[in-house]
Amino acid sequence: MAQELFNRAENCFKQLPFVLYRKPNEKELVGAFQNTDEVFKVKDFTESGFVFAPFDLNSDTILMKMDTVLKVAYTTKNKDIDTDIDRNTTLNNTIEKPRYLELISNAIKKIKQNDFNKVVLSRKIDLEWKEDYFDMYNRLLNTYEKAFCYFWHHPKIGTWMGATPEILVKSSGTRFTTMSLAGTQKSIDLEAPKWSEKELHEQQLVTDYIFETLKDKVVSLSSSKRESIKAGQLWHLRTEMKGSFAPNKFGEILRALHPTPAVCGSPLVKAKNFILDNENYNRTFYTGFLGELNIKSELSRNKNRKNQENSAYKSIVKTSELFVNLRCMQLVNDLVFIYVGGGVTSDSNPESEWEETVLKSNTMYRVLNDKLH
Ligand SMILES: C=C(O[C@@H]1C=C(C(=O)O)C=C[C@H]1O)C(=O)O
Repeated sequence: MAQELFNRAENCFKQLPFVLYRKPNEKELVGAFQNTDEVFKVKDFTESGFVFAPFDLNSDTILMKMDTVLKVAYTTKNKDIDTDIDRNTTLNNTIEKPRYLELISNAIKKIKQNDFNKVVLSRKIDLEWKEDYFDMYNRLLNTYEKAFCYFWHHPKIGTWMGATPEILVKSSGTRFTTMSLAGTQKSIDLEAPKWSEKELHEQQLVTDYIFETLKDKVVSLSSSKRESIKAGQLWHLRTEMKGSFAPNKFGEILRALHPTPAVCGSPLVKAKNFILDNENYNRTFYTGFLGELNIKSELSRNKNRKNQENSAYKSIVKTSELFVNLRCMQLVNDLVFIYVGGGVTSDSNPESEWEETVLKSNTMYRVLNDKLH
């Protein structure tokens, strides 16, 4: 029962690390618990456990040891709650909005001077908020079936919760998939989104960058057709990419992928420097990545073979499933910090970029108690 998992996690709170998560479209809730409060750090991504990586890999990447793993069925009660909320009017944005508009304008100027092509800028929304975290997480699970819904806690690092639509990389043995996700539009009724040149260009930059970055490091790589996908109340453009890599190269692939221009920009170093110098706050784990790293699982080699139970046709492979830490919030005592951002290109308009962050913030607002609505 999910309640037992919640009770166990509640007992660990402020004492021992744990993570609760449900993968996209799955009915199973997983709880992973570490036996001590030690902080383990990832050195080269050959480690095994639940990884929690920051935006800037110069800071520590945390590894939670999955000493005890419990899996329970989770039935969604009131899926896809469609509450439409407009936070823009209720928040005190008199200081934050002009600051953000100026940040975007400065970025557009730099792009027009050819300093870089794209940069993803973001902000942190501070709220006073006190509520049982497990009630919040329950609401998150019920609201976003298609997302990776997590609740991560380490007594020495902090507490985070989120519902991310973006896979950084998923691998099984030497095969992997990744995606380029960018472009954002509000979903209105059942209407299909109409994408502008700006959004198509912004997403294409991400796809091209991933191809360019991976091409010399992988054995094969191909992409599917671009499609529109819905994440909560938002539409995004997505292209899936698949390929394979040489044994033991997973860490290299991962380091090459992160951070993609979906959360940083292109060219990478110039965009990253602009972010670090101008955003004026520390993203910490927002736009980092998280998930299962190098978990051993059994793979059936050929499903058509009659003799499936024969272990000769089964092999143990390592699988990883890592998601970009977006549509997330950090929970600190009676405060909630919601992190939101968006891609800026030469065609961006500062006011629309602000609106985009307001829309994205609704993904987490929707999960906070009704009192806020
Ligand atoms: C940066 C965020 O989202 C990323 C940026 C997007 C965009 O610029 O349109 C879309 C999806 C994500 O790759 C965020 O949600 O905070």
